[in-house]
Amino acid sequence: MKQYDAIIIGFGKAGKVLAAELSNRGWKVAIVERSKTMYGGSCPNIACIPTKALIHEADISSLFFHEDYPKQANMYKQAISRKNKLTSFLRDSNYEKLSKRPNVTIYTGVGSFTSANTIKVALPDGDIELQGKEIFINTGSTPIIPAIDGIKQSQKVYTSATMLEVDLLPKHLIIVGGGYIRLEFASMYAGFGSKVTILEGGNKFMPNEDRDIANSVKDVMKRKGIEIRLNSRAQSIHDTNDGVTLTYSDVSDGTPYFIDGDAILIATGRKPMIKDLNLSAAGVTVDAHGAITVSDQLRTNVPHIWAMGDVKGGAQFTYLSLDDFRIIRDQLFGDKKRDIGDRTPVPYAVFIDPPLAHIGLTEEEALKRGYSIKVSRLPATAVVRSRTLQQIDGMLKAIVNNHNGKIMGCTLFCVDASEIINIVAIAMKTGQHYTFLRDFIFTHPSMSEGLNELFDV
Ligand SMILES: Cc1cc2nc3c(=O)[nH]c(=O)nc-3n(C[C@H](O)[C@H](O)[C@H](O)COP(=O)(O)OP(=O)(O)OC[C@H]3O[C@@H](n4cnc5c(N)ncnc54)[C@H](O)[C@@H]3O)c2cc1C
Ligand SMILES: NC(=O)c1ccc[n+]([C@@H]2O[C@H](COP(=O)([O-])OP(=O)(O)OC[C@H]3O[C@@H](n4cnc5c(N)ncnc54)[C@H](O)[C@@H]3O)[C@@H](O)[C@H]2O)c1
Repeated sequence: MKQYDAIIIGFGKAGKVLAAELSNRGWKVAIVERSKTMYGGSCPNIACIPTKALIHEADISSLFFHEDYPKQANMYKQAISRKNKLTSFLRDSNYEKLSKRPNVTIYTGVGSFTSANTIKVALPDGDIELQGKEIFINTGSTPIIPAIDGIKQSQKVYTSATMLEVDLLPKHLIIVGGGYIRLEFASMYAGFGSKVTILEGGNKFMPNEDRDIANSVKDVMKRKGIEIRLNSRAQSIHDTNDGVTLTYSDVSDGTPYFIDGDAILIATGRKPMIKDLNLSAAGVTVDAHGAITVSDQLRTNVPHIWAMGDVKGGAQFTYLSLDDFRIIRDQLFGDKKRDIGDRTPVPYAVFIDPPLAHIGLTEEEALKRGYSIKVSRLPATAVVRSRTLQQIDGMLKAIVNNHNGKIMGCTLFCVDASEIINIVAIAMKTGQHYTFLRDFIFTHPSMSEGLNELFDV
């Protein structure tokens, strides 16, 4: 049996950076990845990067083509091909960065525990077993597929990953779900020229956002021709000669409805990917959602086995998987001060058009928690840069604590929001008074300078 200082199961964000770090420190490392199409993990292959590349392509397409399906479909086909080149490039470079290291071995096969220290890898020419002193699980997450009649039989039902492989632009895309993926794919396919209908089970659009923000997003989406149907529970799916029909019922009164489309995207969340790990052989425990239970320092209940990224539950972001790596590095080689508890506030960005980014508390959350707050709002048009970019949709919003002047939250729904939120994040993380951003010298014209006015509360 081959012996390693560390075995990493899953070539995700945390796993690949950890492999490089351990290798730099002279550890003998095995990294196990189930598929040769996934070197580098979800982000560069099926998630963040291909979607953001296509969202950019959709923005360009929407500038040039309107109501001209052949041209839009052609642009989409080319965009998918360019996306494939990009993911292939990133996959290769991710592979090479680790494969060129003499003390790192990449095994391409499904990894599973046979004991707390041994991992079986299913290779094409038979299984092998590896023994590791420390074992790191970084197997990510997988889509949750709801129980809808006919969903498994249909050839027109896609997940976010399989949808990205389709190079024929759907004329009508139906999206079932209520989270980030439905927003990004709706905005993207509408940009390419598809009609998009979103079916959501809940009765509130974007329930975690303040109503003014959610309404602003809804208005922009509606203007782009995206239809949002709330209270809609998908019941059955069946393929037709020229597409697919989805039957759904109105949650409030049970009324059935039918909708015809060319493709259905299922975006109903993702669950930790533990299916093949055989965790019981190692005695590693999971919670009620199937997430590997970890301490704040990311150790599982078995001290030499760690879990990082989506597989341990919680918010699913590449940058949190990266931060999990930092916590483990600190536990192994540092002063052991880092843990999950010290990383708030964590911003997020949803790459719709314009992007939506948020950090900290919303107005509703701050009021619910009994804070005395000042709220400031600014239409995107008030920032002159939005006019030079011809992207005047959206609004900016900030929440400031009345007692100590600290920034409690900020939501930006405007061009460049995904970049500017990081400035607010730095101000919050370093505990700045709101006047720090009110009086900061920003370049001009920029969207960041909008923070001067936004924080003039
Ligand atoms: C469509 C989409 C868009 C997204 N966009 C963003 C975004 O813009 N920004 C952002 O921050 N986050 C985004 N996310 C979330 C982000 O992709 C994930 O949070 C992140 O990739 C998780 O990384 P990870 O390190 O947990 O594992 P992953 O990167 O998922 O890697 C896990 C790896 O383990 C492998 N694996 C699984 N089981 C086994 C096994 N038994 N043996 C061997 N290998 C195994 C898998 O094949 C995979 O390569 C998006 C997600 C999706 C689906
Ligand atoms: N820009 C980004 O950072 C980005 C982009 C895309 C995805 N992601 C990550 O990927 C993860 C998965 O995204 P997602 O959108 O699939 O999940 P999500 O967890 O964000 O949202 C899933 C939604 O589907 C709804 N839902 C569940 N079952 C349903 C059903 N049967 N019918 C209708 N609606 C149903 C849920 O109420 C929820 O609103 C997210 O956790 C997110 O962190 C991040």
